Amino acid sequence: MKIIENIFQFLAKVFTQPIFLGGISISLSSIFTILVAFFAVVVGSRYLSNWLRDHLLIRLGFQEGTREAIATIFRYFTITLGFIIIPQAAGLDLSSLAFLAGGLGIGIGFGFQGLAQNFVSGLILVFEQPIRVGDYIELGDLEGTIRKISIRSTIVLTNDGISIIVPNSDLVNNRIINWSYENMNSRIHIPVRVAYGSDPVLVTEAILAAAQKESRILSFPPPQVWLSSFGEDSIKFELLVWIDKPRFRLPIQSSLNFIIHNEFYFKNIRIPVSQRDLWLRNPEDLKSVFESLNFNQSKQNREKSSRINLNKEPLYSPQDLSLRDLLKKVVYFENFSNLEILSLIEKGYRQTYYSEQFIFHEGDPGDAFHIILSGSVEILAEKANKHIRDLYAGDFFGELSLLMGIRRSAGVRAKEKTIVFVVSRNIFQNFLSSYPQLANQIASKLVERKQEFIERKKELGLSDDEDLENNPLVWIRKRMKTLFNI
Ligand SMILES: Nc1ncnc2c1ncn2[C@@H]1O[C@@H]2COP(=O)(O)O[C@H]2[C@H]1O
Repeated sequence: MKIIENIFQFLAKVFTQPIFLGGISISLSSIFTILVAFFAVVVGSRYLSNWLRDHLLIRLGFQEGTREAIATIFRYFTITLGFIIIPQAAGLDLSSLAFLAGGLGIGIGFGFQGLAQNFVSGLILVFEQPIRVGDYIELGDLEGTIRKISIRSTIVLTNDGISIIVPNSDLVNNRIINWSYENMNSRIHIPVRVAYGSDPVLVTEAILAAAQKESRILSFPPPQVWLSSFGEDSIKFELLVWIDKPRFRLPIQSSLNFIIHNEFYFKNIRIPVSQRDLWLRNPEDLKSVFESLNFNQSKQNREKSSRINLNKEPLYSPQDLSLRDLLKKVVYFENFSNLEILSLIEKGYRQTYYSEQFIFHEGDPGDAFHIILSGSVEILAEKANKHIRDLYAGDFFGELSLLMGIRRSAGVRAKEKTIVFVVSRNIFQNFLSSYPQLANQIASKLVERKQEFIERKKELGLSDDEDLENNPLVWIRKRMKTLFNI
């Protein structure tokens, strides 16, 4: 019993006995308490900052990047505070450690210069926020999404799913392209080259048709085509499209290139190969050489094979007519110049429907305006099971829901193979102000349909309005003004 008592007494003495360290006295038990307190502060601040980031700040409506930044600042702040307060609370007089800190400081200065630089850069990243968690960035040849910003380094997840750890100083000292700085929307340029002799309007149409087929590009702002320059052996175009997922920039570009290639194939637009003119100084001398090689014979063969190539039918049959030719058949656009047609083509796209296929149903939300380029459609009051009328090439439909802000007043079904030019809702306003002649035509067509509006006023959700009955043109103009400011 005595022995155990002695051991306890000895341990108590060892733990409470002050040790003198560089001018300060401290016991083992104090060191132990301080270490436990440090540990508790580190773990507690990590737990609290995670809770802040994943719960409280989400509830307060902060964005992912800001949440991450606030949580990081909170964590480092609480840890620093803990490291200052705990030793003092344990009765340690740190002023006597100043000389030690000075010495250490010099050591750190030399040994951890890079670390210190990254640490300061980390603070800059957290406070200034040139990049945030979730942003899509480009740094030299590194491209990816920011996953985590720590005080020393930042983790970037590449499109190949590889996490790259980038020292923070690289992100502060180098030029970064942040694709999602203010918003995710960005415009990408896709260069396209075609052979000299190609019709620029047809090329523009083909490129825009390709853009319409890629669902990941935004319909507004609409895609644009620039004729950027006349190159050595090609005319250079650029397709400009807006996307909202910069991460998919390259796959979208690749998909567009595929579709453009396909469109060119259908429309017999040639992508050029490099061409060189060869000047022979002594053609006469060479003639005999070529003759001896049976040049004429092989020339004939070549011409034959090139004829075959040129006349080769594409795998799929091309569309009957170009969009330009179809639009020029529409009364409002028949006197348009090539340039005007080009800007018209930029505002919409061609869509083909087959016999009996519904273009939309009564009650659908109104999302686009349609002009019939070829074929015919029937307008159906589906709920009343009534055939209203047939419309033909040059006619338009789908204006009512856009102008009135109501759902589709009737269903529209193709009666045969029908090609329509579609102008989406958000471009319709710009479309009407660009083509006042068409806007007038729409207004007068609406007047023709006046009786039907009055009859179906309730069904269409229109309020009682004297103008509608007495002066429909005034009413429609007013309506266009309120909805579209035209
Ligand atoms: N009486 C009608 N005559 C011709 N077209 C009509 C008539 N009623 C509705 N439409 C068209 O059918 C379309 C159905 O969709 P919207 O209501 O957008 O626009 C409508 C008009 O373009």
